Amino acid sequence: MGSEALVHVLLVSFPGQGHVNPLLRLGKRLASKGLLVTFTTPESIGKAMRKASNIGEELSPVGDGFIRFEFFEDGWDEDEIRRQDLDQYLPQLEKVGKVLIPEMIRRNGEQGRPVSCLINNPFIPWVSDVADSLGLPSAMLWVQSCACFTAYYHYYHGLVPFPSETAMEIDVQLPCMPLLKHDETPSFLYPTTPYPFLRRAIMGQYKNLDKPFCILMDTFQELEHENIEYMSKISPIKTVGPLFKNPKAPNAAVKGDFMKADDCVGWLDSKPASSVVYVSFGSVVYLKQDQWDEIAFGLLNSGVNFLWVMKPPHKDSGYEVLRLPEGFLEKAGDKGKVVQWSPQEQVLAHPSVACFVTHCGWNSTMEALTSGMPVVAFPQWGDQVTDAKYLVDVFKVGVRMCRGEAENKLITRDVVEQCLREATCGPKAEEMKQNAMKWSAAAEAAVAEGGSSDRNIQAFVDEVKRRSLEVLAASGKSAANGVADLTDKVAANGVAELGEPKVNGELKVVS
Ligand SMILES: O=c1c(-c2ccc(O)cc2)coc2cc(O[C@@H]3O[C@H](CO)[C@@H](O)[C@H](O)[C@H]3O)cc(O)c12
Ligand SMILES: O=c1ccn([C@@H]2O[C@H](COP(=O)(O)OP(=O)(O)O)[C@@H](O)[C@H]2O)c(=O)[nH]1
Repeated sequence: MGSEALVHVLLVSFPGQGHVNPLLRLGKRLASKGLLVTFTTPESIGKAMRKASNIGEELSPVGDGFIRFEFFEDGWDEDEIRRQDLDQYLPQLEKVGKVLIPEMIRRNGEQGRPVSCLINNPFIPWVSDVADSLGLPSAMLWVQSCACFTAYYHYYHGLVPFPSETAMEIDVQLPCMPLLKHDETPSFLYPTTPYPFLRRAIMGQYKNLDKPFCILMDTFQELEHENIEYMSKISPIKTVGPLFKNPKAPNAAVKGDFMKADDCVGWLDSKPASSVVYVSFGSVVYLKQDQWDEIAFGLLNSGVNFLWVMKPPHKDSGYEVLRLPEGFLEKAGDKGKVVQWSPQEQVLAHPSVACFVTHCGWNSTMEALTSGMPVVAFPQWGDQVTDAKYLVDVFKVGVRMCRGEAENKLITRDVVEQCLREATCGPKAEEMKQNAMKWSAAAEAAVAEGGSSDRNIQAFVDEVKRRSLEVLAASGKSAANGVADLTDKVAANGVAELGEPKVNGELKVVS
């Protein structure tokens, strides 16, 4: 079947690694079920993605469908430092996106690929407004846990008290959740958070929550059972995780890394089974130099093999460039490897890796659980502190190394060493490994044909197909005319055109 005949969905992503990864994985899953998927995010990130990965102008086959990329200019110069300030960058993205996304949709229609549905991730909730204005359905991919979704929901609607200026240290009881200590609630909600712009970004999504017809989640039924059941009664949520597994197209090469991963697998191959500690704090967390030094000495003193990701900070981020202690690499010798970026999925799946020291970002959390990998939890902020609580106390696959940035406490080398020992040898380590293997099996079953996440994604694909017929029927015309009709609606809704549309080159199928 040619790609023209397929139902076409447009995925619009916020330009962060922890957002692109799950949305792109969703795209591959939808494509594997027979949809044509176009993935878009700002060109500043498109450039990085093209450089780091093998994505280009081509249409890539994935399972029964295809995925392709188109990027849009955010309207700022390449080296504009305001991109680092979300309070400025998010309104800019909204301003240009509300013009360029409808143009992209129109252009695709003209090229024989009318778009039937838009899907976004949080921080760019205006995508649903664009869909509404064009008479198209939209869905949202929530990229954190269902527990955090519940917490933000109750905060937004003022349903339970959260820590406030007058009562900073209160515990929070949310339905179907363990009691959260004040510092286990998503930290963007603390009155003292240094990232109030991230609270505003998330609240912006909640303000628009009634627009998407479906809220997809990168979690699975068996993992957050009660929570999912509770929130399903309130919101149209569908669990489709773990998204990084795609049994129908396990080898789809399309990846969205912003940085080329260093080769780690050869080094891991040379190490004995379950002997390596993998240390990574994701794409946005940066630690301070004194904390970095303590981790370095903790790793050395514990005598474990380690693979440590030390990503360079963005040049405009204002973060100091971290250094390793004098003579560190020499002392570590062949026991240690330090890289700038790792192929994390492969690392977590490698038999030499014993445990994962993680900042507990939700993607890392899902990847660890699905890979059967015990963790040492080193959360800093946002949902990470809640994820850490779940990893340690609910999923029982983790040892806690710290409580979060708000505690402002230096975790000493002795604590690091002790946690590493606990997670790599002895009865606690064994118990955690067994639990992790149990979650891994449950995750595999959820995405296998007929599993809970597979059924949900199939139902979603069927719904998108059904709605695509409705969109066409509403326009009462053929697909191409339907798109012309949509263009009229854009004009009627007062969305201005920004210059000449950039026409993509001919698409060719590669296999
Ligand atoms: O990329 C960003 C930016 C950003 C700033 C400037 C700019 O020009 C572009 C982007 C800001 O906050 C973030 C926050 C994030 O939290 C992470 O978000 C994940 C998904 O919500 C969670 O799972 C993780 O736990 C959490 O650490 C992840 C990110 O990727 C970002
Ligand atoms: O060296 C690294 C570090 C991270 N990641 C990936 O980057 C994403 C980070 O997302 P997460 O939610 O864990 O954290 P964030 O970066 O958003 O804080 C995950 O998919 C990781 O697999 C990676 O591929 N290599």
